Amino acid sequence: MIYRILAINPGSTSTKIAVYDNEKQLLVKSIEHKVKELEKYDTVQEQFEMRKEGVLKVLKENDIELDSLSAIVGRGGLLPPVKSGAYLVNDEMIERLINRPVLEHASNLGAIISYEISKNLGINAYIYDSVSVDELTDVARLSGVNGMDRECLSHALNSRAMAIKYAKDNNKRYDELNLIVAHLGGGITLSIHENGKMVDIVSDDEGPFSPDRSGKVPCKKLIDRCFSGNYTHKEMLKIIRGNGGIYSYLGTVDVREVEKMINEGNKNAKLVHEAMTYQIAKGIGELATVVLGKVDAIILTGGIAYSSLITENIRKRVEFISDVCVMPGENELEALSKGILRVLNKEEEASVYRESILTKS
Ligand SMILES: Nc1ncnc2c1ncn2[C@@H]1O[C@H](COP(=O)(O)OP(=O)(O)O)[C@@H](O)[C@H]1O
Ligand SMILES: CCCC(=O)OP(=O)(O)O
Repeated sequence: MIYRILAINPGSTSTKIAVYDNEKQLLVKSIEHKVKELEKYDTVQEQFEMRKEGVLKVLKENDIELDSLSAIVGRGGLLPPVKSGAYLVNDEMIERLINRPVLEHASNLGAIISYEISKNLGINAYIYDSVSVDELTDVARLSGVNGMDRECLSHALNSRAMAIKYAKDNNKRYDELNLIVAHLGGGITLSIHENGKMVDIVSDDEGPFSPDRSGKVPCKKLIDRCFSGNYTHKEMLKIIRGNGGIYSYLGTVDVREVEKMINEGNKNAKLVHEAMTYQIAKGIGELATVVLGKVDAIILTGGIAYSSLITENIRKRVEFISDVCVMPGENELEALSKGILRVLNKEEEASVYRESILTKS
């Protein structure tokens, strides 16, 4: 049986799509959205029509008939805590993503666009390994302030896909390994996968800074700035997410550009670059304690993992913990599609999204 699956991954500056016949990729395309174009919209939600039309146009240009699709899968957005794996998109999920997402993020449109296209075709729309996959242990959930639990928002899709791939490539099962995955992209999150469960993470506001995010910052100074009267809520959010990290020091989010500056003798660029790898290594060290140091491998993935300067700087600080495996880039479209193929082949079951039964275990 051949299933044709459309995968949709909306990101901050692009909407990536791919079409697969089972595991065979028929089409992959990144629809770029210029900053000027996106500036026309006040909210991510307002970009829905434009991004949906973009997806439909690419399908038409590539002669992919809509009624040839078996299922559609979108990158799962900023929902309340959910389980790993597939969820069927339903009205309840859409209502949450439109009106009350945990955070404004382009990925919130993944489910919304998928659902809209699927409704007219009479097929199912899914999300897979949402950003809000939460398998934290009870002890990992406390923050240090009563009533302010930690949130588990991470690059779960790529991180789990890489961990599962690492296990397969090494003839092991995912659930028999302890793996630390560092997703190194525009945002950086780290996760520890203990016997097939992502039991703890270092999120993008708890650990290393990244090209556009601040990571952990001194709380007292942050509070002072929030209440200085000089910044709105939106501006403060932008300081930690969008204009933080490398951008705040060097005015770019492109690590290749930073490395060019270093090669041209820019000492500040060298310091910032080194500080980021230092913080990533510290985060990895922190997660190793979760499994009492019994780590089978440390996986470095995401766009930044293409930089050997970055990966070697991290390696020298963490290889005392375990082997370091570099798996650059991200495979999110493939991970989405393969997940749903397993659902269609009845190897996995899709959960139904109900706010009243959202999981914490
Ligand atoms: N060959 C490379 N060397 C160094 N950095 C790279 C390379 N390729 C991509 N990057 C960096 O990876 C980051 C984007 O990573 P990516 O995983 O594509 O992130 P996202 O999907 O979050 O935008 C950017 O900072 C980019 O400069
Ligand atoms: C950490 C939540 C997911 C996220 O922020 O994704 P991007 O880095 O792709 O924006």
